[in-house]
Amino acid sequence: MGWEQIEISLPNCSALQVISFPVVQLHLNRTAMRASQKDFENAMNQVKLLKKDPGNEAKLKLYALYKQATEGPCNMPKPGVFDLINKAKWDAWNALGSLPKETARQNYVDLVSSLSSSLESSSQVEPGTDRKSTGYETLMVTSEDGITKIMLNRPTKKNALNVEMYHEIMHALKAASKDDSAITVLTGNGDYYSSGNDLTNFTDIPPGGVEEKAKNGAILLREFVGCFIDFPKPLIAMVNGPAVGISVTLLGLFDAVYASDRATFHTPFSHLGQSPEGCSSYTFPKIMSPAKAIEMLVFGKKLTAGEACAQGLVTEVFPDSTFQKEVWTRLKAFAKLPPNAMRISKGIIRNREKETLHAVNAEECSVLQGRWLSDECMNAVVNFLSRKSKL
Ligand SMILES: CCCCC/C=C/C(=O)SCCNC(=O)CCNC(=O)[C@H](O)C(C)(C)COP(=O)(O)OP(=O)(O)OC[C@H]1O[C@@H](n2cnc3c(N)ncnc32)[C@H](O)[C@@H]1OP(=O)(O)O
Repeated sequence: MGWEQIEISLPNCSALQVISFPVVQLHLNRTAMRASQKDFENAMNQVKLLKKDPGNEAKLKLYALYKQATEGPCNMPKPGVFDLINKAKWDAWNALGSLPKETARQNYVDLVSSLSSSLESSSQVEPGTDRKSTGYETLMVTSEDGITKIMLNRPTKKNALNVEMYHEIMHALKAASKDDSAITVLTGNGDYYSSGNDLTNFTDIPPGGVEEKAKNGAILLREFVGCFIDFPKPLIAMVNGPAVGISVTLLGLFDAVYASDRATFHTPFSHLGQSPEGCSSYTFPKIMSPAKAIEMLVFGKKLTAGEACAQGLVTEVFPDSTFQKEVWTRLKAFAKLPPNAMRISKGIIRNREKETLHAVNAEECSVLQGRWLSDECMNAVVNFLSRKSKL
């Protein structure tokens, strides 16, 4: 195994610094959803062939996934604050938590594949068309074997949804609804599925002040949730780890939810001075009974994957060690079914609820707009951002 030197520059560093990636020569099998050791080694080789620098963020992700895939969870002492390069590498690796080696290997292969296509295609991209399926900042989107996979890709922030990610998910869903895949899958990269709304979204106040901020947030949220309500093909969540806030509430709009036994489901809206969204005020009482929905959505009770399955929010739970393998095998079989039949059957089951769901969505967004201006909400956000509180 040789070593390829890839340069990385960090803010506040006067000179380019260097991170090394191990590289071997082999061939990439892109059709496998589950990366073999051979795929992994091929991907390492492909890194060497990238025509353009993928940027520091991508290189740190590659480094972290490589270390996780080969050595497991971060086992190095934390570098000092002035050792910026090694601290950045350590942070990226450590953020992967207890992500299984096999998942890290798969994510590494996916990342290299997405970098290869995006860097190769960037020279052919027409001006203004910078949101091609391969050119996302916060997602990894791949399409093969009849399955479009949308992977939330901010693992160092626990896949918190920033404004960019809301827009990119909407774009990816709209593209997936028109592509030739039979089913669409949403999952998370790293140890979390998603920690929900990025609370720093609240910090960027426009000239119109907090009222304008709240109004824009409600417009964005309504459009975002609307894309899930209207999605025409089978939409499947692969909940690979803990899920918080809007990433949980949206599950009521998915057609199947497969969860790792590491996943948890937490909607701490009252703790945050907020109120339910994602149509959960309507879907959760129907799925699990009003009392169970109130335990989650009002009292913030966190469910294990087993509990969420018993209450109907999750379709099936898998041991984390076999989660990826078992679910992808199943999804590949689903994707071979006649796509038009699946789309039509989903429509029959879902369409009569659509109008109600859009009305619920509008009401939830309007209530939340008011909540975001409340002292209860502002205090909760300030406490999180000033590191005084966490869930
Ligand atoms: C416009 C549409 C609005 C839609 C309305 C949606 C509502 C919701 O989704 S409500 C739920 C909001 N989410 C939260 O309140 C979660 C806040 N996060 C946490 O409590 C914790 O980060 C944690 C329990 C999710 C994970 O804790 P831990 O394992 O200790 O990891 P860290 O806290 O160190 O997280 C690593 C890194 O990621 C940042 N981060 C994680 N989640 C969020 C988030 N939701 N918003 C912003 N930032 C988040 C965290 O700050 C750390 O960053 P660094 O310190 O820079 O490393």
